[in-house]
Amino acid sequence: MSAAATDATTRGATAAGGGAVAPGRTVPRVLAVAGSDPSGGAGIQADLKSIAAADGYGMTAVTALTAQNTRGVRGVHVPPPAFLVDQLAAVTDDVTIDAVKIGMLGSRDVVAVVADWLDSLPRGATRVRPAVVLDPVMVATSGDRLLDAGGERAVTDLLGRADVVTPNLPELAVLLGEEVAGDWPAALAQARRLARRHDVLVVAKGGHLDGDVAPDALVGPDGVLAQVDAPRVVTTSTHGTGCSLSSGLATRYARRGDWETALRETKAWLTSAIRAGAALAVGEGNGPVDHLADARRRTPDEGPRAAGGVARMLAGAHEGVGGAELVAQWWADAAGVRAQIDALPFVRALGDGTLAAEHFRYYLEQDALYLREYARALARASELAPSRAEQAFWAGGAHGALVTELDLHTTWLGGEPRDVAVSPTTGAYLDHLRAAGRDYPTLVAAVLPCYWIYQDVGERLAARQHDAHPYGAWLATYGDEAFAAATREAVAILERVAGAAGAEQRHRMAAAFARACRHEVAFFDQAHAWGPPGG
Ligand SMILES: Nc1ncnc2c1ncn2[C@@H]1O[C@H](COP(=O)(O)OP(=O)(O)O)[C@@H](O)[C@H]1O
Ligand SMILES: Cc1ncc(COP(=O)(O)OP(=O)(O)O)c(N)n1
Repeated sequence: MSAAATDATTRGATAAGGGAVAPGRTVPRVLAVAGSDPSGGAGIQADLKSIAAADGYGMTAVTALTAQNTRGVRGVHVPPPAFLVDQLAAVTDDVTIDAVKIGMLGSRDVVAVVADWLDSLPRGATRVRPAVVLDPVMVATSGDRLLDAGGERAVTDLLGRADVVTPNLPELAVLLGEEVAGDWPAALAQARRLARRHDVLVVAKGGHLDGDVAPDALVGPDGVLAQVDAPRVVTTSTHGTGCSLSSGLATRYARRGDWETALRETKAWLTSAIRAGAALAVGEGNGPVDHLADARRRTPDEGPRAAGGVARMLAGAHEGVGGAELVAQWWADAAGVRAQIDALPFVRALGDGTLAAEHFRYYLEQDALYLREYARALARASELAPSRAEQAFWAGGAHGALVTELDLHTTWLGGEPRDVAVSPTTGAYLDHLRAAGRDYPTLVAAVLPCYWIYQDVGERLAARQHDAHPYGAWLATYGDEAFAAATREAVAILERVAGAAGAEQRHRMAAAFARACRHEVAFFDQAHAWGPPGG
């Protein structure tokens, strides 16, 4: 068990004092101890991409080499365990490791090396012990064995050395010596039995079940701590989902210091990566997920050539498609972003009323800075608008931001906002809006997510309001029908403009819209990322 988890309640659903990363660091250093998949969808290749997608620094100690592709495993080679000892020592001697993900181990001897190494990791105050996520890989989806029979028994010895274990349903059954769970309640009951037996947190995964929902749950010895549902994606691109989940979880935990938050964020990201997997067109069997789909969407106009190529291809494919259909597609593409926002500690705490007053103040002060400039972006849209109706609409929006919205902030802040510095997050969002102001279609696409996502997230938050809620009056404003009507009108304008745009212009609009969506996530997260420590 890591030092971070030892401090926590119920064996570490939340670590005391924030993330496991050393103070002042924001990029967790994460080591994957796992096997290699040359086709890039699972194993250490998936781990490195997943860690990168979670904004971590990835490292690997290779336990085994496989010859596999999306259709199955052709061979497994386990190098001498002594060389794994050397790899682990080389990294440990030099680098402070914030989190470890353990995946395919291959043989009993390798399991023993990893057990000894975990036992040798620092305990105590001088160097923080890394968080340990164990994905007890036994059999690939293709049915091929990735751990020998002796290793299957030995891997149980690792359970007590991990903070979190992420077995799929067949692995859960093997670890307990029981039948594979046939439904979700049975899976949860088994996860709880495993958690109890080894005093460890278990992530129960519903990937192997049927139904519209793919549920996961964080389960402790006393039962379910949090359930995280996502729509089940109808796809064959699920190669490496278990590897990707566990390394993403380790990385996000290292940053957040809270397993539930880490699981919620990882699940939201993974669902979106699974959805995007088919478009990669890799292999003819079960293809990989697209770990970096969000990053690809985020940088299509300035990113690497390949990313631009994908975006241009998508924009080309949209030629002949109507504006409403195109905008519906952009909104569907933003589903992952919206789920990410719902999962943010700030949004969850605002919803349940536990948000620290200093985090709320930080958010309001940055939002006040943002609104002044957002009003300028809307005024610019008004200036560029081709019709009187659209000119009036954007001018009205600018007025609403400056008067209605800012008055509300002044009331909550107990006076005019203080003269605080623009945070990097707010600054980046405003830079994007200013850059988009060169032409009307791009600007309309860039300003839209602020309306739409705010209204969408707000709808769910408004439903949490009750009389005794400390932020009840604030939540009530999210239910404002006038704002909902303005959002509908803004979306209708976007649809009209997208409908009239050519392929290149559509590409720029899609990029501006997707980028603004990403800025929305960061904006809702910034009080926790940059703000004062919350209570
Ligand atoms: N078709 C799917 N749609 C959405 N999520 C899925 C799908 N298949 C798997 N997942 C998710 O991927 C992760 C890995 O799940 P699972 O397939 O159960 O494990 P493994 O890859 O280890 O066999 C879990 O978060 C699970 O909910
Ligand atoms: C080298 C290697 N490690 C692990 C796996 C298993 O990957 P996982 O994500 O658990 O699931 P599938 O890819 O089997 O769906 C692997 N195949 N290769």
